[in-house]
Amino acid sequence: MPSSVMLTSNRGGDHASPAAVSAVGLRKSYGDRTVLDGIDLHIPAGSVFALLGPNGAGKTTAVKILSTLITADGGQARVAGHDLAADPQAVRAAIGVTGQFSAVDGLITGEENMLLMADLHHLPRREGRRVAAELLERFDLTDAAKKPAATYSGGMKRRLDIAMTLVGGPRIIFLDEPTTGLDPRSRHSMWQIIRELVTGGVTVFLTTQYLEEADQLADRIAVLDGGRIAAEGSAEELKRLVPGGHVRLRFTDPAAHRSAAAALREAALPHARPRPGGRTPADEALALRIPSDGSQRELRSILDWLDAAGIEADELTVHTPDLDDVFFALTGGTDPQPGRPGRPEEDVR
Ligand SMILES: Nc1ncnc2c1ncn2[C@@H]1O[C@H](COP(=O)(O)OP(=O)(O)OP(=O)(O)O)[C@@H](O)[C@H]1O
Repeated sequence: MPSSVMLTSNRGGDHASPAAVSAVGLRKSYGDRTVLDGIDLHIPAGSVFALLGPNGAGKTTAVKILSTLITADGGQARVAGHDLAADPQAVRAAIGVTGQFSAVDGLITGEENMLLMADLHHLPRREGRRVAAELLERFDLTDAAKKPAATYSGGMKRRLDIAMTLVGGPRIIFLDEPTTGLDPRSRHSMWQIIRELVTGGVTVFLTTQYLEEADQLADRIAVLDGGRIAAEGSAEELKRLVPGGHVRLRFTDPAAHRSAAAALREAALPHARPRPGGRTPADEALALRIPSDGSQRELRSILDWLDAAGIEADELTVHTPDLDDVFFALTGGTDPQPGRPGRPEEDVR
């Protein structure tokens, strides 16, 4: 695997289209710890870009630099057509930021939070009320508008946070781990909100540890590791970078499983083993896997071989590599944090 891989994509990866965010050689250190060691980015307007990386990889640092909250030690960046160093005010006027450093004030109501934001953007009073009501409605917060934000659920707070960000009509939105800690229903509703933002022409820069989130939403994904971008491309392109495709055979009869495993060993084909640190569910104990690229030709030859060896599995499924495989391969096998898994219901291999 090359140390850095840049792939091109037809979807959202065209360098000829105007860039919402572009950066060359961004660097940032804290003391002698280099957090960003020369990051290049090109994010076309109207696309969703996901910055993926393990804990402490520098995702939030990148967002803070690009949203002018902190300055880089080196490199250049343009956001919404404005130079970050020369014109940070213009950058601030064009962007919205939500995430780990939420702007929601829990002591006041959702509506008051929105009106405060409208004041900050110098909207006339009537216009501010109109925009606040419209956004509260759009984010399904009208019923809770008069309640203190501290009483909101995690999903409601995130929705309010995004609604507040939209008061100023930003063209680019930075979402730092937008769904961390949300239950599956709230996560899906946040994904829908993000998709609608993009349909409305907004560019979304999101950081996430959820591989499925990047897979679902992003036109392009960059994997940050060791201060550098280890690979960049569409989800499909990244998946093609790593081995992991296989045909999985599952048996219900332990004797059939044993004889199939013996036949596979004789044929020098590796059989199923749990991923390091992984579980082995009951049905996995009677499963075998055969490396395969999933092509018709390979499948035919595997089926021919199974017939010839007299192996009859109860179930045969074809697996292509997923973003988990990419993440593990590119980030030095760093396990996602417990409780923040990529795809918890996925097949454990
Ligand atoms: N103000 C600071 N002073 C010193 N070190 C810092 C500061 N901010 C961040 N760091 C360090 O920089 C590294 C990157 O932090 P950052 O928050 O950007 O990572 P991250 O990829 O967003 O991680 P996470 O997924 O855990 O939020 C970490 O080692 C962190 O401890």
